[in-house]
Amino acid sequence: MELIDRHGRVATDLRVSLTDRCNLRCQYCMPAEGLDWLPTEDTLTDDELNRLIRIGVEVLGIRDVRFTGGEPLLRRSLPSIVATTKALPSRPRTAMTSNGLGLKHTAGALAAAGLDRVNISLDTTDPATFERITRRNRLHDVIDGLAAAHEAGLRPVKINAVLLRGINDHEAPDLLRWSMKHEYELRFIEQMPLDAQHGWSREAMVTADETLALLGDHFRLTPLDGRGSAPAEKFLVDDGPHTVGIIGSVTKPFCGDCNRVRLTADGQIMNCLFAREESDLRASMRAGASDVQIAERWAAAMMTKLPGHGIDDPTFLQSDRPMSAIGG
Ligand SMILES: Nc1nc2c(ncn2[C@@H]2O[C@H](COP(=O)(O)OP(=O)(O)OP(=O)(O)O)[C@@H](O)[C@H]2O)c(=O)[nH]1
Ligand SMILES: C[S@@+](CC[C@H](N)C(=O)[O-])C[C@H]1O[C@@H](n2cnc3c(N)ncnc32)[C@H](O)[C@@H]1O
Ligand code: SF4
Ligand code: SF4
Repeated sequence: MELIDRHGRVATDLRVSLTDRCNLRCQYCMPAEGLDWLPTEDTLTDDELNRLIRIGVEVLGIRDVRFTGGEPLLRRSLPSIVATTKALPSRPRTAMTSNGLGLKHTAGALAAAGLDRVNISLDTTDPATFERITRRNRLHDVIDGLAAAHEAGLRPVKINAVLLRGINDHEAPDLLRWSMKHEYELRFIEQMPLDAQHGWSREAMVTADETLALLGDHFRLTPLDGRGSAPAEKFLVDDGPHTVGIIGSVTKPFCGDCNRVRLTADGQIMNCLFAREESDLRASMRAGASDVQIAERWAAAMMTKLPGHGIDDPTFLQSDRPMSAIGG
């Protein structure tokens, strides 16, 4: 069985949300007061989560598993979940997308458990700008977490940065210089309409082209081939060896090559980041479904995957779930 959709795309990359909770409050993601977190009884247990990952990998052809959230480091059992995933016979590639808080203390254990690499979100190296964007004074923790990840061999260490007009867009060249100095691979991401407050606007979004122009005043950027199904378009900076990535989710969508599927912390399959329907594997599992029955339900959920995110359609409706509860 494979996770094929009506447009011929096959999902082999599973993004698993370990929790919807977070210890930051990035303005493009969550309101200052946080959100109503999922009730504990609705959240998958470790055994349930491990079972669904195993079905994805062993029955449905998943080859890459990315742990995300919310903030995945808030799930205490993360090293054991990573180890269970990596111990599957096909040894799927494992990665984590995290804000890096506390990674200083866990990077070694995660590498030992079989985590291959990490992507860390960091929009600025200025403490005041960091606090303005995330509403928390924790820049030093992220910087320590990045260094610990690099030291533990969770490489390449990638950085995800969202540029906000008038807040950190002018810092883009400095962030790139800082990332290259530390051997981190920086990618700039276009802001998407996924925030819980529904505050996104096209005018406020710093586009991929604008980001390229901002960087182009300071660096010589040469496009690199071989993007495949990866969201980031890569550019060689000056004469290399460093690169910078631009993830133009809105203005340069990569949906035609999409190989992703998402499992939320409460056991719902979302066939797209912008899906308006979910498929409830937790209910099937708790009702006693077999592995094959669960796999069939999961495969069926792929059939309604839309060809693209449709942000430009006049009928576009933002998902009821915010990014933090989907598994961004
Ligand atoms: N439109 C869209 N954007 C995505 C998707 N997955 C990730 N992104 C965007 O890309 C950003 C970076 O995602 P990551 O979690 O670092 O994953 P990635 O870029 O696929 O990871 P790599 O394999 O390391 O390149 C996210 O913050 C999202 O904004 C997706 O399926 N669709
Ligand atoms: C939702 S977070 C979850 C993992 C972790 N908490 C983190 O921040 O890396 C995953 C990624 O989504 C990005 N993100 C959040 N809201 C976004 C938005 N509205 N548009 C684009 N990217 C967004 C973050 O910058 C981060 O890189
Ligand atoms: S982007 Fe990540 S770190 Fe920031 S609030 Fe959302 S989940 Fe938390
Ligand atoms: S928006 Fe949906 S279809 Fe497009 S790349 Fe993301 S998950 Fe895939």
